[in-house]
Amino acid sequence: MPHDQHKLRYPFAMATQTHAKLPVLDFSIEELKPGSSSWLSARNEVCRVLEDYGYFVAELGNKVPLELHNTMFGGVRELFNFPTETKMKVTSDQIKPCHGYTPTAQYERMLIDNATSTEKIQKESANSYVRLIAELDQMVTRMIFENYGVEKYYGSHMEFATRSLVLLKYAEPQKSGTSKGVGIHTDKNFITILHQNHVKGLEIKTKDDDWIVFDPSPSSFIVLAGGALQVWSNDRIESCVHRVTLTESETRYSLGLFVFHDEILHVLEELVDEKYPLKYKPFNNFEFVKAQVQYGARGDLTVKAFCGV
Ligand SMILES: O=C(O)CCC(=O)C(=O)O
Ligand SMILES: [Fe+2]
Repeated sequence: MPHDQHKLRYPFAMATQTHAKLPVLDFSIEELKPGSSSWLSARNEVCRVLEDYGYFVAELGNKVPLELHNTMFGGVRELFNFPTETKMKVTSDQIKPCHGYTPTAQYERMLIDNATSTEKIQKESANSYVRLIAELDQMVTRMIFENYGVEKYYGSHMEFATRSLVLLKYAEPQKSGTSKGVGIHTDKNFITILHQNHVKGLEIKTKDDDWIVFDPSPSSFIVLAGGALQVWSNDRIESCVHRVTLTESETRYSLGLFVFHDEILHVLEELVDEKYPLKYKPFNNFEFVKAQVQYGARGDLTVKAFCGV
């Protein structure tokens, strides 16, 4: 790989008009190991873009073999082709609200605790796929902890990270009768990592109130900050506002990981100072999800409204 491709690309030089506005960080390099010089510059960049934008595109390059991408998206297509009664067997549990199969008029959604229960996706592919995204989550989270000088808490924090695989199918608007997919919201978890097929739809709200369309590619993942990360960082990083709008005449599939924090989060005293006085009471991630469900059609429940001091 030529040397210039080893650098973090920001903004992505080859990007299209819409994509040019999305910060793209290069996670494809093999030497991106804790302590290396590429790690240290990536670490700064990750936190800078998360603070400035609340999201970024992670380019994984050859770390996502096209075959793995195709197996996953092919498997997801087959999974959604099962009869509704079968899909309904993927159930939600009381502790982790919104998990299981939850179809709406606009889309079908499955949130699965354990990726191996997706019978139709080859088990091995699903495992290596989830491992790949989980590694990206670990890298990004470790970089965040190191950047704010609280790496001593990284290990114990990760013990309580729970990752759910999300699978989404949006029918083409001509069939469903609507171009509206998931409405405007922020994610309630710590970090979301999404990967999608070639059909556009994900729109990210910028701090200037513009909407940018994510232009997908098989090797690019989008990393979004959720409400739990906003609380953890005491507002240094704000959760990313996004929605899905369908404009293409094809079925859209989106996959990814929602990383939740399964323990009460307290803002670390190291992250409270004059510039960032304590902003949040202790936070329970799954209670926040439940509160959003109860809030329902009133819109997006913010962490400020849920547990702001
Ligand atoms: O379909 C997508 O890519 C995004 C879905 C989403 O934002 C969500 O499920 O929270
Ligand atoms: Fe979302």
